[in-house]
Amino acid sequence: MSAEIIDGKAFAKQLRERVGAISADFAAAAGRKPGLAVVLVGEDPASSVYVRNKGKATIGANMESFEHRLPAETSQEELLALVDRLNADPAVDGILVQLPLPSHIHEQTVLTRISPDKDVDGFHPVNAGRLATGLDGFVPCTPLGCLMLLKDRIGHLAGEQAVVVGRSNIVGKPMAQLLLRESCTVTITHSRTRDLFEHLRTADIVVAAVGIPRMIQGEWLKPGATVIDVGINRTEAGLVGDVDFDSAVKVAGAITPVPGGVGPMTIACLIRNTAVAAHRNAGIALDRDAI
Ligand SMILES: Nc1nc(=O)c2c([nH]1)NC[C@@H]1CN(c3ccc(C(=O)N[C@@H](CCC(=O)O)C(=O)O)cc3)C=[N+]21
Repeated sequence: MSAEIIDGKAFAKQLRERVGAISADFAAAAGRKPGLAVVLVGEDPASSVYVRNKGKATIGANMESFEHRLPAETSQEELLALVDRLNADPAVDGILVQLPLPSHIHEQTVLTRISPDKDVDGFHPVNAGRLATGLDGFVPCTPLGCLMLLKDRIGHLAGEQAVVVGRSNIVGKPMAQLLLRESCTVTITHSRTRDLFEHLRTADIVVAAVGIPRMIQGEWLKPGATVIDVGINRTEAGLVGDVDFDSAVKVAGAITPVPGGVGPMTIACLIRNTAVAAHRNAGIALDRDAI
């Protein structure tokens, strides 16, 4: 038996098309396109690729893309001043400051400076708090994309046993909050968890976001489990996830590949969040369930 391969790339394309249609309607009503500003500090080659792909997806979805590439020596004050200008710019609905930032810049200070209403990454503590307390806010793009894939595959998530591997503010913690909101029974595990396989053995849903290449073995999984692999690890063997795909595909019921799984969903959710921000900022109603 072999698992169904969840086609995140195809799902993301459909989502980007829906967002593109919504953006076109927005432009007709508001007299301007939704705008996303992406800020990149320094020259990290992997980051440059993401920023370019985000720019392409933005334009492809009838949105305005504002790219700010700053030198690695940019001071924290200069970066904060740019964030202030973007916060005040009415053409900018969403702001993304690409992480990681150079080590002389304090990330949390910068992320907290972004207006929560333009925080399409969902990294501002106000949006993390909204998610944790069940209020409306921006949800981080990667876990939101994972949830969309899970709902598409499983439908009703209530009562499912979900194990999240990883506890980052960007993926693990918000993923656990989203699954809890769907009434899953959620276990958060991480790189220091003892006997991880004991937790995975009963998991209907596994979300792997621990950043360790091919850590999760197929033999640890419950037969038929749905496995979402968030890992993007560049190794000598190429791009691999946090799940050992070859062994997992024999046991899981469904699994996301790397590449072509969660990654494209992250970008699609970013432009989705930007469309939501634009409507909110312009005071135009949007049926959020439509996207
Ligand atoms: N403020 C901020 N927000 C982010 O969302 C953010 C960030 N910083 N810093 C970097 C990470 C990484 N990230 C990815 C997005 C898409 C793919 C993606 O589309 N990956 C393709 C493969 C691309 C390739 O081949 O390298 C795939 O999985 O199919 C990967 C990684 C967003 N990030």
